[in-house]
Amino acid sequence: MTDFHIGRLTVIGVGLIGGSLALALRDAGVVDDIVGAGRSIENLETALELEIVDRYCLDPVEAVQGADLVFLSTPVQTFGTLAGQLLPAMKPGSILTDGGSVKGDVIRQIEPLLPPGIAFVPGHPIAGTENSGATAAFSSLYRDKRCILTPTPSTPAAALETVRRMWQVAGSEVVVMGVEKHDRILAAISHLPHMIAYTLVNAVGSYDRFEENILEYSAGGFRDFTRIASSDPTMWRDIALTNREALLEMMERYESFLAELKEDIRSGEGQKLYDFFLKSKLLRDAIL
Ligand SMILES: NC(=O)C1=CN([C@@H]2O[C@H](COP(=O)(O)OP(=O)(O)OC[C@H]3O[C@@H](n4cnc5c(N)ncnc54)[C@H](O)[C@@H]3O)[C@@H](O)[C@H]2O)C=CC1
Ligand SMILES: O=C(O)C(=O)Cc1ccc(O)cc1
Repeated sequence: MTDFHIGRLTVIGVGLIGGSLALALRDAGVVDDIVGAGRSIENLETALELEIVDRYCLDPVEAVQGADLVFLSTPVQTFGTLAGQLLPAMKPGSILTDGGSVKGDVIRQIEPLLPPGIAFVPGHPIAGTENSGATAAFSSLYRDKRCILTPTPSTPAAALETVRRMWQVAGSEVVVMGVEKHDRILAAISHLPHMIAYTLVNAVGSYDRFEENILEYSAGGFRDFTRIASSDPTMWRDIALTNREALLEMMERYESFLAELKEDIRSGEGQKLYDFFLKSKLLRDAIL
């Protein structure tokens, strides 16, 4: 049993992230009423059929009426426009929170728009898959995962506590950290790998020396490594552009490692190659 309870939850963007939160909270029995909003009627109809939401509205302003907590889970570049519409319609004392993959830019989009009496708690569940839309949502997505909250000086302590409890009820360990640290860590461990996966698939997929699609020959290694290249292009365009500075810095770091690797291969530095591969193996084995 938990003392945590939400009257009405509104989810803006009922896809993998918003839909999975709705399902997790519904399964935990801590929410009375879930309203969905978005721009695709087809997706919202699916969300209704899958009992992710109790009802939906196409108009986000209508969707937030009477909500105690509003969760934004659309691609991050839409947040400013949506918040500009939603915030004036939210009820006093309610909370806006989000699941966007970038935090600095999102805070810069939303905080200047906050009316008095509405709290904003920036958040990011470190959980996901390469699939999108309501059909991709599942209630256990957040179980035994982490969720990072990046409060700012204007985040009320009580609202931070409510959102912390919400993610705990969904099964996650909540970590609170500064915005800058969040964006740099995520650039390294999530945004860079996605850029590398997209680059690898395009580099190999456009190789046309032979008159056939050589990707058809790919086996486990290529497929494991590039699973995330099947992720939603709109979402990743928005992440790349809104975490640009930290991402470019990590891409440069990666380029310098790749350049050194090329040089060691070119000059036949077997011991250096071995040491490099071994160091990588030990680092990766240690996270499993
Ligand atoms: N996919 C993942 O693994 C993770 C994604 N995130 C973040 O969560 C957010 C949502 O991602 P997903 O759930 O994967 O995406 P999704 O594509 O599954 O769901 C997003 C939903 O938002 C709707 N939408 C798009 N633009 C809209 C607009 N302007 N107005 C209203 N609705 C709109 C779409 O119709 C869709 O149903 C993104 O900000 C992403 O950065 C965070 C952690 C993991
Ligand atoms: O599919 C995967 O393995 C992911 O990396 C999912 C993911 C995507 C974006 C995030 O901000 C957090 C997690």
